Amino acid sequence: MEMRNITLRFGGVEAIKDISFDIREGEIRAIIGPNGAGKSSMLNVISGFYHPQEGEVWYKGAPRPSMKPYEVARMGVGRTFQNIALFEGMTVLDNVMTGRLTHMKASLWEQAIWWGKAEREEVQNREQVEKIIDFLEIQAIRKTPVGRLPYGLKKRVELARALAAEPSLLLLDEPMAGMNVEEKEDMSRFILDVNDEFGTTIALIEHDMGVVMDLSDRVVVMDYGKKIGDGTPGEVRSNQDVIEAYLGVPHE
Ligand SMILES: Nc1ncnc2c1ncn2[C@@H]1O[C@H](COP(=O)(O)OP(=O)(O)OP(=O)(O)O)[C@@H](O)[C@H]1O
Repeated sequence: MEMRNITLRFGGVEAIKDISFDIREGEIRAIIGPNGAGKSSMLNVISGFYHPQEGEVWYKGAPRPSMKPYEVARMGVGRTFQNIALFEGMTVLDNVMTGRLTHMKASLWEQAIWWGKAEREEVQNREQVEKIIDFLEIQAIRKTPVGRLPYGLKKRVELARALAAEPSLLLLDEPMAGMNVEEKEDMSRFILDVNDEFGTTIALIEHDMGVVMDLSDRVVVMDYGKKIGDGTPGEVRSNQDVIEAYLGVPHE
């Protein structure tokens, strides 16, 4: 995926100013920056929630036309949200099953009489969902209503639901926000494992610098809507603009 000269405005506010960067297949790419830098806006451009006034999003070698978020999802771009967006009254299993919706093709009629394609789809969906539940180690809570889970586990269920759609590019909006150290370590491990095991390309927004540097192959740094750094964690750490604008002091 490639962002080419993206500019996004909200009225008079320029949230993103002429930013270009790419996300390579198979990598973990982080977008970091201080509050209000434009990170969430950028994630929303990638996932089709916002449409930039200028610039193009290239996906799989071609410019992507203006699309609705569900169309972007069907093209294999999955996401999680900063504020957890799960169905609190439903079980973990049912929540993860909703992630399969983009894969359902049987007609309502076929589903209603549980016949042919509908039955085959349901079996396939179940298998995929069970695989992900095992992978993320949430078997023990599969029948628990999500509303009863602690925050860290809810975040993991949200990851499971996004993975259920089998995205080729997964966008994570602050996956570690609000977590304690142990939960952060768990989440980091799962993100690395997902990338490794399923080959999923991952782009994430994160505030916690330590986590990002350990996790990512490459990092984009934003500040006031501009891109001020782009490279490996090592390169970004030693970039003077980044040090001044974001880190404040050298990290070494
Ligand atoms: N829907 C919107 N309407 C108007 N202005 C917006 C909207 N979304 C974002 N902005 C503005 O765009 C700028 C960038 O915001 P954005 O949320 O993308 O930054 P961020 O880096 O994700 O910040 P944070 O880390 O606090 O989530 C801010 O000035 C914000 O007020």
